[in-house]
Amino acid sequence: MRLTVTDVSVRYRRRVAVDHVSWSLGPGFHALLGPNGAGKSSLLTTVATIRRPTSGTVELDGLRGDRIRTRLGYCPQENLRKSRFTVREHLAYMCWLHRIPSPDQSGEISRILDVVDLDARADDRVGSLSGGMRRRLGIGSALVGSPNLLVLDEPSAGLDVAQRAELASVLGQVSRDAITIVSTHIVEDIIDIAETVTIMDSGHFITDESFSSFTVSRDLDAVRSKYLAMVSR
Ligand SMILES: Nc1ncnc2c1ncn2[C@@H]1O[C@H](COP(=O)(O)OP(=O)(O)OP(=O)(O)O)[C@@H](O)[C@H]1O
Repeated sequence: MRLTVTDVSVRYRRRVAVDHVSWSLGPGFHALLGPNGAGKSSLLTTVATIRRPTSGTVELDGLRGDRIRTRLGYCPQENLRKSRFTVREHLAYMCWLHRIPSPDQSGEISRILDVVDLDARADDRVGSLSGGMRRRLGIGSALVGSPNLLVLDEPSAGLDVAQRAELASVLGQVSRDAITIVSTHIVEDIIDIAETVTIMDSGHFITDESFSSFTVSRDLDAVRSKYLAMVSR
């Protein structure tokens, strides 16, 4: 299983958000770190086939565009909209989108409710959940059908400290079997679990060969200062 991003650029009129980026990722937890406006969401929406790149290609095991979608789970940066669906109905809808056969749906819904710890709210309307709960439901929605490629854009936004730790544990497990890409600008959220850390700034990947040794050392202060030094160059 491999995601191959080749020479991708994303432009909005004259603004270049992603500038000739290439990436090759296998299963595991991959963090995309960068300050506001670095281009993370522009790149991730392109990987998630929501946006066509201005140039370049995105392939999952040689598949492109629509054919990637059947194997994709995506949690956008924007929180789930409030709706009159119950949590269970929302997940049933996601199962339907993923073409999970009816007899298997209730098992899949129970699994997701357990993973994102929303069992107790399963029959409540999405509109009645707190922002953090809706965020967890959005993450759970991305996990429906156990996708090969999981793209989560700032999933920890709006979660409290305990929920962020829980999210890290969930993503640590999920990423054993899926290419899991998580964007954030918070080093603490990813330092314990990331197998690769890619830093983005002004549309570019910032490469520094010594950075990998920092991630392996899990020395939070060292990684944080290195990150700040890199993006402020
Ligand atoms: N729809 C759009 N139209 C025009 N410019 C855009 C659009 N979306 C993003 N941009 C610009 O592209 C650049 C990258 O934005 P992007 O949202 O991809 O960054 P980001 O790293 O995800 O930022 P954040 O952490 O704040 O979400 C920014 O300069 C932004 O203003």
